[in-house]
Amino acid sequence: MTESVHDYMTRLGQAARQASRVLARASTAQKNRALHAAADALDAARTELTAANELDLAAARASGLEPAMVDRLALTPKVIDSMIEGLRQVATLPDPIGEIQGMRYLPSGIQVGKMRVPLGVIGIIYESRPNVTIDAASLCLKSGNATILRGGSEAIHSNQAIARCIQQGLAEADLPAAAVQVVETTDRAAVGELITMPEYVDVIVPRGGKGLIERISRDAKVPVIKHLDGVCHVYVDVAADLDKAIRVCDNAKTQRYSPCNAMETLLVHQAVAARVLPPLAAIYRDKGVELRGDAATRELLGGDVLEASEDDWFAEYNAPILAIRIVDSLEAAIEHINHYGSQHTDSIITENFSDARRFLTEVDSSSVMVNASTRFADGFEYGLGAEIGISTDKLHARGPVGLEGLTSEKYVVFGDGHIRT
Ligand SMILES: NC(=O)C1=CN([C@@H]2O[C@H](COP(=O)(O)OP(=O)(O)OC[C@H]3O[C@@H](n4cnc5c(N)ncnc54)[C@H](OP(=O)(O)O)[C@@H]3O)[C@@H](O)[C@H]2O)C=CC1
Ligand SMILES: N[C@@H](CCC(=O)OP(=O)(O)O)C(=O)O
Repeated sequence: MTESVHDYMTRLGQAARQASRVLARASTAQKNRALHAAADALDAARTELTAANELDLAAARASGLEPAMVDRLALTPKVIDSMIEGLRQVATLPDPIGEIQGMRYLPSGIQVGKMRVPLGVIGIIYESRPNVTIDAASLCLKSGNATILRGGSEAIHSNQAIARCIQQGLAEADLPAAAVQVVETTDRAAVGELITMPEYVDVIVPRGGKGLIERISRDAKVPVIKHLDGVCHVYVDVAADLDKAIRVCDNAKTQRYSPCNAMETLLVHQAVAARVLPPLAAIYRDKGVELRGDAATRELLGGDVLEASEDDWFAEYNAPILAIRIVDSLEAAIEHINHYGSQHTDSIITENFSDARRFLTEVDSSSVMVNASTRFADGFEYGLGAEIGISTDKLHARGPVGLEGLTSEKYVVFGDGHIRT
């Protein structure tokens, strides 16, 4: 790159701002055409996508990236299929833009309602998982937003190959190329620029861990919707159905280890611990999950359970490791979650209505669940069609963010020469 990172990002920002105006007035049919054409382009570019991904995978393995992270990086035929399907699926979702709701006559004679509109330009910073490039691009496009995508540096070649397919889709629908731009440098200075251009960028969506969020919170001059880490809990209550507890706790930990909605800490009421923990531990041991527990858990489960430190209660492992704590009450479980958790997703297993209600009311997380696996915290599973990620912020959007979370509303007023008196 010959120009400075500052000049490069300014150029991207200016182009995105201009493209956002075209996208905001693009028809639903035009946006859907772009999505289907991008899906066709991905289908036709499988060899090129795999070759680009091989470059990323080889570099990742050579640098000693953890297997779970390499797994996330891989563009297998199945992942490519799901990206194609994802694009086509977003095309089938209702277009939220332009919908006017609540239109009513007021005593003055004017009509007032609210129209759904795009946010404008959205900057997204996310992990080295190339399929997120498609999720983010498709949702932003359908919601009429221009987007600047800064994926993880390990995925740079894959993301650029995907970007070329998106560009083909945009061109076929006669939409501007700058509607979706993938940052072509891995220099983190580009992130610094992206988050300090309020004249060109309306919102930043950071998906990542603590280091990223610390930087964004410190430096951003653009509004942020944080998609933070998931220190998710399942609490097995005194009134739990133990079959349900075992099913849910197994799924929440082992269905997939890396997602932010996987359980990291299991809390168990002391009255049921002796009945639920041994069969659960057998399942975890069988699947190779490392267990770390408090003293009571270690006494109950035996020697291979490592001693959990204070850091373990705060940990997001994204790996086959589970922290376990035995608590003496529902209050203690709620207190633990609110203290050590990350306000992402937490679940209680109970047949007691009052305990469930207290848990839902008092646990301060973006999703609170009863008798369900934390792995359900997902836009698709919640019926949003797809998701950009899971917001751990409280303002604008909380929990899985779909199309509507990428929009805003403005008042529309109809008069017929009305004047205020
Ligand atoms: N809530 C949600 O929806 C989701 C949350 N996550 C969370 O993401 C984390 C896992 O992903 P991981 O890849 O480790 O996340 P990281 O935070 O390490 O990286 C995510 C992105 O942020 C960039 N980044 C990280 N630190 C900085 C910094 N200081 N300055 C500028 N850019 C930075 C990375 O760039 P670079 O490549 O240069 O390192 C990458 O593009 C987990 O905590 C997981 O829970 C993941 C997915 C969804
Ligand atoms: N909501 C998504 C998880 C999103 C997520 O955490 O992604 P990642 O951490 O990159 O695996 C799902 O349930 O599959």
